Amino acid sequence: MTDTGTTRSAPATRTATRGARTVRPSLLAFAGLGLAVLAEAGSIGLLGLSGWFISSCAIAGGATFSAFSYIAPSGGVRSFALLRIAAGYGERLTEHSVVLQRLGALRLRFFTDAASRPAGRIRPLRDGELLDRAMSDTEALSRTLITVTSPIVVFLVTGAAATAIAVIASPAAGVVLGIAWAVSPLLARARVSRVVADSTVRAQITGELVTALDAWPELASLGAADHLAKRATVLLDRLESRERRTSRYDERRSLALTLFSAVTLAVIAAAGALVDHAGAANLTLVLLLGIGTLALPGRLAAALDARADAHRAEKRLAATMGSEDAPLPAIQVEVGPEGLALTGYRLPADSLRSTDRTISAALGPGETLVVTGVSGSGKTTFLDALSAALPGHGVISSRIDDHLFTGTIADNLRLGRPAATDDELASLLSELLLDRAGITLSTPVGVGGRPLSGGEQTRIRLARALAARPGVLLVDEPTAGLDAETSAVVLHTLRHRLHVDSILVLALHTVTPEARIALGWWCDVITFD
Ligand SMILES: Nc1ncnc2c1ncn2[C@@H]1O[C@H](COP(=O)(O)OP(=O)(O)OP(=O)(O)O)[C@@H](O)[C@H]1O
Repeated sequence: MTDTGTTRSAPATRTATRGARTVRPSLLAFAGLGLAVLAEAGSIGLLGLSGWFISSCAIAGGATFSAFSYIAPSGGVRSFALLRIAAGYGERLTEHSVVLQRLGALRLRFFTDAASRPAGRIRPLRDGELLDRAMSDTEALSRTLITVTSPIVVFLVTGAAATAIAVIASPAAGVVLGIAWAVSPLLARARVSRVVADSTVRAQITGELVTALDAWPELASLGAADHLAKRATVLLDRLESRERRTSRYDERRSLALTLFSAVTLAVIAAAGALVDHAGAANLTLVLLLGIGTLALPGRLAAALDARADAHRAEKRLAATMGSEDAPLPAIQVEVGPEGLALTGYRLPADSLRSTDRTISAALGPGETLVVTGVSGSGKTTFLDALSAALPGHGVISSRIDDHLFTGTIADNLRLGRPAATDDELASLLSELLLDRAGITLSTPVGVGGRPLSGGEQTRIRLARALAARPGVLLVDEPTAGLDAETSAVVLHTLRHRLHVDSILVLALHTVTPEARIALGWWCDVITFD
């Protein structure tokens, strides 16, 4: 083998061998592209010319629709050609518009359902992978009219009509066709459950492979790359054997359907000739109807596969939509002119607490509450419970969440308050020391907040919450990942940019003296552990 490239280390990536000669991959690629363009040009030419021919014949022959006869069938051919073109076009228009509407409705329902839940309690909205899956499931479900219902209805109606015509033309042959048509779904159905089971396992293996790829850099840094590579190889082997099985199922199914059709057509011919003594014209008609009808089970099988997929998508979507976290602990909230009274919040006995504790707090206008404690002591859950309970009391509260969107910093901040002025937003950036990092209102934000650092993203989310001027602001670990100086400035800004009557509730791992100074010494502190 000749290495025609410049780097000797990876010739296989640059050359491909065909027989004794070595062909440059770039040349092969060019040849492939050229052939693809020619093939497409051929199909377009064929489609354009034949479509034009058939349509013009069909339109020109419109006047002879009624002149159909077996002897001079051109009127019928034209009618069917015109019917096929017009109905096919109309079918695509109507079915696709139904699918689009259904997709819109399903996605709207999904997001409306999510919006009606307590903030942050629907998992798919916090988990990109689940959201992606939910979106593709809604798409699969919205398409069932095209992938499932339409082929099934076509199978039933055209199969029944063709059988009826066949019975009129040649009763015994027609009955044979009818029986074959009626039992054909069994052949189509037989493989559905196996294929579905197969595709479920395939999805699991693919998921594991994706996880292995995600974990690669981390495990490589731990020296476990070889182990992971072995595991990935096993998974790839399993995937390959599944793929082979699936294609074997497909081959067997088409073979079974072809044999079934061939045998049925032979029996139809025999029944027509021997029992009905049908003439050549009728026998030909019944056989042609048989060929058309017996092509339907293949489409039915694809529809049944699609139906099984749609059922799984529906179940998964229901599970995704219902996949809330465990119910939140109860908390009694009373809101009045004298502020917020929180009572009855129970911290259960566990490894951190030898007995139950019930937390209560009274927060006057403008006061700050800090909940603190070791990891796992329940700070985040307390904020979640409070955040879920507050809206029921007409309190405008803001719970800092993880989401930044593509656009500019200003776009993200104005999600908090669309009417906020540039000056107001710019001063928030500078008070949170974001201007020092060169961040301005026009700085672009990429997907998931990239390329901003974690600390910058947190401060932008804080700025957005402050811009919204909430009556109660709930913040979980606002200083995580920030240096001591920035932490103090952030806490000070949080307290002092909030309205003087607004209540601030924070969860902090540790309450340092600097944090107390920044928040005001009089803030309430509850330790959870
Ligand atoms: N009041 C509660 N009742 C029942 N379970 C609770 C309660 N509070 C916390 N938990 C449970 O304890 C676990 C830890 O809680 P949580 O995540 O709120 O702790 P945390 O202090 O915020 O931890 P970290 O600082 O590591 O984020 C969770 O599984 C949570 O469901």
